[in-house]
Amino acid sequence: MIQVQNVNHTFLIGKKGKEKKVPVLKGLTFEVEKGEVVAIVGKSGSGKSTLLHTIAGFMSPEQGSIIVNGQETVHLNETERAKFRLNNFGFIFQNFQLMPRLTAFENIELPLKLKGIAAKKRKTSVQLLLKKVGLEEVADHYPNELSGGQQQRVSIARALITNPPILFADEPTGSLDSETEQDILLLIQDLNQTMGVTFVIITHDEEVANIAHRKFRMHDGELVKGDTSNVI
Ligand SMILES: Nc1ncnc2c1ncn2[C@@H]1O[C@H](COP(=O)(O)OP(=O)(O)OP(=O)(O)O)[C@@H](O)[C@H]1O
Repeated sequence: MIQVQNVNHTFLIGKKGKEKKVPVLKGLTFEVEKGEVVAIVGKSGSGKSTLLHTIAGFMSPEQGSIIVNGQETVHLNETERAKFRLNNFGFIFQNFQLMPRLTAFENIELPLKLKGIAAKKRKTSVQLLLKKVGLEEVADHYPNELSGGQQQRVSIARALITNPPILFADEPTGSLDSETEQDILLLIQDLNQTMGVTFVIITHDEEVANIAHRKFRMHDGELVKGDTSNVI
């Protein structure tokens, strides 16, 4: 489903004329299968976010190939990449990134509105997903009227409402207490098993990584060999 082949990226850091080259991704090669939960783990600064940004098409790597669903993505232009993202990827972030002036229902509905889906169809889809993530009771609440765990459920539902085959989660439980973290991890596993969504989770939290079928450990821009383990 995702094939990353020999991906390299170097950032130029510092003042113009005195820039320093900092290699951040060094010859990364790995695959993610359809229906897998994969965790990319590693210390702060190891290159996890940069890797996610390249796979998700927010930036192009200097070298290498990234094939998603059979489509080479690194040479797409900005507009093509945005369209590709819309059709293939959903995103969950540590700080939820919900629209504060929209209710839970409206936050989840928004991507469908942007896609021009009719109101009746939107309502049916949102209600189904609200039920799936256990938020029916709080559909009319605004984000500041929801707990952290509920907010993350809204953001997961919003990410899934357009049925993307791949969901990227960047430290999805980073703002949550450990009990709520467990709830969200169970939800991710359930969505993977019942809806077949492929998850790529970026985390430095081993508890989170332990729900993955395979872990890829990054160190200093490289994948540590021999450290992909089948947990489930
Ligand atoms: N836009 C950028 N310009 C220059 N350097 C960058 C840029 N983005 C990241 N870096 C550098 O690349 C390296 C890897 O950063 P990255 O954010 O990918 O690591 P990370 O593993 O995700 O860290 P964290 O867990 O703290 O988010 C760091 O040294 C960082 O300073």
